[in-house]
Amino acid sequence: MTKIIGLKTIDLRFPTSQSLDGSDAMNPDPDYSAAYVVLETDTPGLEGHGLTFTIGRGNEICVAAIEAMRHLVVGIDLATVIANPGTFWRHVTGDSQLRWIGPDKGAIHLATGAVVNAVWDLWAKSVGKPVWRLVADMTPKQIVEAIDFRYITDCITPVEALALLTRAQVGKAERIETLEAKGYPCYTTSAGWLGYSDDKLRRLATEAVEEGFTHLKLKVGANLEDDIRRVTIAREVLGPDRTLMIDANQVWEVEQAIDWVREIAFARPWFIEEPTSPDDVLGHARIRASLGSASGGIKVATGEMCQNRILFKQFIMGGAIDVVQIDSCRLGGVNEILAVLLMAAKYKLPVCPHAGGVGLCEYVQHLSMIDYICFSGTTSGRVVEYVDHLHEHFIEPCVIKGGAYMPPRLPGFSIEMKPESLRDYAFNPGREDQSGAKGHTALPVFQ
Ligand SMILES: C[C@H](O)[C@@H](O)[C@@H](O)[C@H](O)C(=O)O
Ligand SMILES: [Mg+2]
Repeated sequence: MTKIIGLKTIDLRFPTSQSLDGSDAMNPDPDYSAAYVVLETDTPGLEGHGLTFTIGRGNEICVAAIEAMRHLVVGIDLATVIANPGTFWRHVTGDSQLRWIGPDKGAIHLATGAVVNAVWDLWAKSVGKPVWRLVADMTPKQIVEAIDFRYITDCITPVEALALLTRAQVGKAERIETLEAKGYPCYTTSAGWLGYSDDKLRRLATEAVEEGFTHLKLKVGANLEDDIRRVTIAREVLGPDRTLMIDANQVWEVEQAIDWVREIAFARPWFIEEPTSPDDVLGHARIRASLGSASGGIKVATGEMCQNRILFKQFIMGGAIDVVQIDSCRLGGVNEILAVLLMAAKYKLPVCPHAGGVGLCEYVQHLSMIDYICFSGTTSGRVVEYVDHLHEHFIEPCVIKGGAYMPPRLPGFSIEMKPESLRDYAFNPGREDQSGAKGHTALPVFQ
């Protein structure tokens, strides 16, 4: 049986800031980057690939954190992981010295996302299935065994989880058929980056509607006048019946968020995403209450920077959010994501994953399909993010048809990049477009 015998890392950087792709009110010039990991095995031709996403400077810290986890995976038999996936996750997150620089947060947890997902990629490839299908074919008991319930048993216990997942089995075969035929609905953010001109916004939004998208997300939060103009354009292009979402990327104070969103409420956004600090559970609860989210008002969404299942537990049980936005590698990989899907299913909250970046679309399509097949049982009120950047670097790029992700076919997690991309975008500080030399330009607040 297969043994993991080596770990390789690559610091990958794509110069997306040159075209302001990915720009928002907090992040004006992201260079989409990935700390990439390859797990080598003693089975010829079999490797596990994974990555964690960053926006440039600091990617090297995630690479170093992955390297620091080497002793936790090299030497392990894949059969041991497959037999005890939850125990494996506790093992990789439980090294007490490494845990000190988390726990379950920061660069070490981003690294965990890359490594754990690489192991799932390896597992799925070893059985010849895409990850979504691997999990879809698991029994409820096997799914429960993949989850580390530490710190969430006051939300849901393994016994309750087993009952929930067993109930959710009803109609599973039909759901797989529906997915194969129609895919999983998605929305686009490609038109809505903050650095794009009004003309570009109008053109890309029009194209998105023509391609069949019914949901579009727009970046807001830097300047109110600009926002009023931009949401007006977006609403015009969308017409009265399509859905608009807005995303402030954490720039506001709590009261400011409430006031600002009220000023642009005329465009009828479905939700406001990341209105304030991603750690501020009470703040989100206050915004949610003030916007009347529970009674037909604007909903509150967050999660792309929600660092672990324990913080998600606060948001979910504390009535602080309406929409759960998991991120495939901000959380500690598939195992921890399953824990969040479970809590969201118990509280009947929709999960609408964060994607875009580099590789996040490729990852999250699997996760929403797993959610639909095994947890929530529905796609109603749920859309996965889609962003049209950098897919050409992947061996199996995601496929969108009529505003939906089509199920991946190849074995693995769809995250393996082409060898030439791994070669051409490896970080070289001497290369001008990758050097990040422009640096952080904002003035310190005390000036
Ligand atoms: C810097 C990034 O592009 C973010 O703007 C992006 O992840 C965003 O928050 C999103 O929701 O897609
Ligand atoms: Mg966002």
